[in-house]
Amino acid sequence: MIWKVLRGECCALRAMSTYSSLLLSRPTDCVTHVELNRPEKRNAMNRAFWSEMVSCFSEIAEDPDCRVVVVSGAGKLFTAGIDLMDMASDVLQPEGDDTARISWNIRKIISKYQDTFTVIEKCPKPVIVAVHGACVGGGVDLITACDIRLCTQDAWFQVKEVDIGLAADVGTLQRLPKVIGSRSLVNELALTARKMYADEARSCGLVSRVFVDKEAMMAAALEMAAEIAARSPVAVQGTKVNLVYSRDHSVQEGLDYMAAWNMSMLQTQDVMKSAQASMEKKGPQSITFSKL
Ligand SMILES: CCC/C=C/C=C/C(=O)SCCNC(=O)CCNC(=O)[C@H](O)C(C)(C)COP(=O)(O)OP(=O)(O)OC[C@H]1O[C@@H](n2cnc3c(N)ncnc32)[C@H](O)[C@@H]1OP(=O)(O)O
Repeated sequence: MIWKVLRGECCALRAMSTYSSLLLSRPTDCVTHVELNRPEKRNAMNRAFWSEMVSCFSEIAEDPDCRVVVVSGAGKLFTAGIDLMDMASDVLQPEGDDTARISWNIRKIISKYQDTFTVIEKCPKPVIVAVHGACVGGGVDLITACDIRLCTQDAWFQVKEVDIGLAADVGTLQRLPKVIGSRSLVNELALTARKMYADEARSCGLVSRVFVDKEAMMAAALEMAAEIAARSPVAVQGTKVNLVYSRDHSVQEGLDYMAAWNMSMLQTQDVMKSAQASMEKKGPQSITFSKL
């Protein structure tokens, strides 16, 4: 444990890992901030990024001091997508001495890249993503794996992959249709690679709130994270896991999974603590929940 003074408060912090493409911090108690941190390259997703995201979110999933995650981008914009300079060294030069072996290795690379964003969805802690400026290509794959999306008025989103000669293969085509109600709009965005600006992103449901600038957005993201972090981690993490499960299953399958989940989780002391606080008209902030 190390001690650090943040925003005038003294919080106990576990030492956080160091990454070259990401910057981790703990802005408030139980909230981890993950910042895409190659601003001079517009946070383009280089080889380090693709593997560091997996290590970072695996670490967060296991960290009992983290209950909520906020993801944002450093510098001028959120992300320019895959690092086009770095891509050739990995994606475009697979090993293998015949078609089958080359194909096999490409498949492994694509699966590995898919894991980079699937870890966000598999992490039981809710992930709030805050987008400013551009969110291009891999950026859309990333944000569709997050739980809550916010953006600034100057934000724009682009499913850019067709422009660089490929079908998006790390999540956008699978998750975006589940985020946006209109299949026609998803198809239009993915097939034309046109930019979608903040107001349209709000009206189609890609983001839930739009802010005047990055400062206002980050303040709101951290406030929202603190609201969630104050609540029972058993309830919050169970909610995320079941929302993700239900998205991909029938209503009955979701209900069955929920019943199996809560047959153990309902036995938590958090229910009694929360119910008592509610009866006494106290907010969740007044309750001390055990770490999970
Ligand atoms: C199995 C693979 C799965 C993954 C697939 C993912 C696919 C995708 O992500 S497709 C999308 C690829 N991205 C792009 O096509 C965007 C390219 N960049 C831009 O259009 C602009 O940079 C942008 C509009 C985002 C920002 O413009 P701005 O004027 O603010 O900055 P620039 O002067 O253009 O760039 C500043 C430096 O950043 C470098 N850079 C920007 N984007 C990338 C990138 N995608 N890859 C690598 N490097 C990037 C740019 O070269 C500049 O560097 P320097 O010249 O050294 O200053």
